[in-house]
Amino acid sequence: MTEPLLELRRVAFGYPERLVLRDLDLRLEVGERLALIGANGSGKTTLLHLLVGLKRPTAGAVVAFGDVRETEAAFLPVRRRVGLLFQDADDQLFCPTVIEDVAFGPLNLGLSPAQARAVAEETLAMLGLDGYAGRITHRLSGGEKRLVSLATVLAMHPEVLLLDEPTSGLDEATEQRLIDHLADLPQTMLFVTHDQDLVTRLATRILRLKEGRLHEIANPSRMPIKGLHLVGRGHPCPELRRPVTTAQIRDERDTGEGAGPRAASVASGG
Ligand SMILES: Nc1ncnc2c1ncn2[C@@H]1O[C@H](COP(=O)(O)OP(=O)(O)OP(=O)(O)O)[C@@H](O)[C@H]1O
Repeated sequence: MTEPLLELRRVAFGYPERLVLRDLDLRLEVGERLALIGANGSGKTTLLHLLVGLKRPTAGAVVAFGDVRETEAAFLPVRRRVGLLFQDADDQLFCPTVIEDVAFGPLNLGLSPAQARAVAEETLAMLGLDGYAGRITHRLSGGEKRLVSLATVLAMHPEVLLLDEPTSGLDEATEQRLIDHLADLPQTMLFVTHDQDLVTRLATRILRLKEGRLHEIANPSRMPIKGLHLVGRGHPCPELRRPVTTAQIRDERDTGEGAGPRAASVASGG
């Protein structure tokens, strides 16, 4: 087995009011696209923050690129190699204009202003955001902020992507384009999501965070997963696609059971 890029070893983490993660192990291997799912408040965002040192475990160890990391200084090189898309775009974007936000990372990596601008423009174009360079960041819509936030991460060309709900707030067409784009990226990634379509199309492995621990979800048939939203086109949902016959509806009405008003309106074309 190769050495994982990022690893949590028997990690525990608690806020003053509650223990969120307990005795948790995680290995993110090269080339994986790991989906992290779980109920609201189960600790997914907390786990991502531990991986880049924005929070420190109360027990256990965070290992990045082969080294145990404990101090702020030890995490600095990690943050150059690992891009984190925050759940809240307002945590990611802080410059007056889009181009300044997207060029900020490349500038920090030592590129000249002209080079950083070129990388930023290229990244915006890649995400279908041509013409956004001069836009005022805080006036963008929620979905636009999501995409610009992703541009700020991708412009740094990190080796690993940690994406906290990358498709939240996007319309269906934009969501599908984004998934297509993520599928083409070469980076190892760990993404937190409630989006079934994102998981189905992208994940090479699925972990559910529940009661502070990770549970591997085997999903060889790529069927809908409990707790995820069915959004987007092309999700595998045979139950919804199965035609409902008039006889079936009549039987169900007679017995008072069955598919309910929605199925009836589908069958009648209403
Ligand atoms: N700074 C904080 N202080 C106290 N409690 C916090 C803090 N941040 C998060 N929590 C709590 O820790 C728990 C885990 O939060 P976290 O944001 O990691 O969950 P999540 O799985 O990402 O949730 P969601 O799916 O809703 O985004 C929640 O109960 C949350 O209220």
